[in-house]
Amino acid sequence: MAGGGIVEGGGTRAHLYEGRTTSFVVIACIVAASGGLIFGYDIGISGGVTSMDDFLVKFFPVVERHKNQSTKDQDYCKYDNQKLTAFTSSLYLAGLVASFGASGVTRRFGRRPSILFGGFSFLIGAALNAAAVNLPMLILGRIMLGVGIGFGNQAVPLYLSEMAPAKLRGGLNIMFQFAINIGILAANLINYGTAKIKPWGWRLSLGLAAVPAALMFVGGLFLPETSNSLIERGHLEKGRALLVKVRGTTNVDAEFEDMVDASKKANEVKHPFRNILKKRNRPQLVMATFIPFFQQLTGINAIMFYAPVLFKTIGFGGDASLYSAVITGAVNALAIFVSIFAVDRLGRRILFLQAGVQMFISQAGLSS
Ligand SMILES: OC[C@H]1O[C@](O)(CO)[C@@H](O)[C@@H]1O
Repeated sequence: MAGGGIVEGGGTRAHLYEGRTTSFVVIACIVAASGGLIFGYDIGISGGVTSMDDFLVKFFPVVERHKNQSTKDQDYCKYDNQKLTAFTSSLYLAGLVASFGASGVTRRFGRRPSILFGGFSFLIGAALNAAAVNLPMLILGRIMLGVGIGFGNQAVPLYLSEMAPAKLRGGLNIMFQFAINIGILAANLINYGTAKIKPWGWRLSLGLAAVPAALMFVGGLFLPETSNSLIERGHLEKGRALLVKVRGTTNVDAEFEDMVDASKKANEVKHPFRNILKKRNRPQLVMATFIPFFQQLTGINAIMFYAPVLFKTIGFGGDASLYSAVITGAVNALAIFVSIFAVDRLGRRILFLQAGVQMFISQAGLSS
């Protein structure tokens, strides 16, 4: 993970921090929102597109034949096709590989280059997908989107945390997840509409990813680097001057000193990966790796990726499967409102435990 010059909730002098919500903070939120939107959109769009016959006829005729010939009892596995799976999962694989490179770029060159590169890669991916005439073009587009996700997901939440005034940091950070969920829902709704535009509705679905991508890229052009990143890379004066601008006050001493301290501490760690494996850092290591790991391992993305296909496989019609996916997306988007309002009142732990119990019960219910 890039960065290290940030002290969550503010540093030791947090009570002395001053500043208002300047236009920089607002633009940072817009870019963060577009980064989340496009991630969510790319997660939510492929399942619906895959369930459209026009799309299957063009790129996966074998699947289309199999699907339309299959009788009710042969419904199961009618989408079983490695190339089709490659179309969906190439995005996540590319994202995984890109995130390794993205962390180095974000740390060494700053958050802004990663945001710009991510936005650019998203734009290329969306264009390739919308214009695809063959499978390689389609998969290359998904790979470019995945690279965008690798860079965007690395840099955008970090950028948002560093730009946000300490008091708004928690709330603004949730904005990113909020935008992801809205992106998923938007994709489900758009698929529901474009499925009726024959035979090129799928091109519209895939091409509309360019809207948040352009917002992220153009927004990124107007964004400054973060003070934390400048300080971390030794540009103390520039970092201070920027903090004055971003916070809209000249009284930034307390926050600046905290950033310098945090960055010194971060730079003193010579072998971060060796260090994180030491026994005293075990709780942090376990939390930082296992929480997201198990959150992903619940299989949430199998639902998000394949919801329309799953519903179709169990016998729903084309329309019904697409609007069932809209319901899944809407529940997912509504749930984030609950966390936004509850997170500061009830605390992180309660929500975390409640979510675990709820998921356990649902999964036990589903499998029985
Ligand atoms: O809201 C669900 C979505 O949120 C994420 O877990 C990211 O935090 C995605 O992997 C998933 O699709």
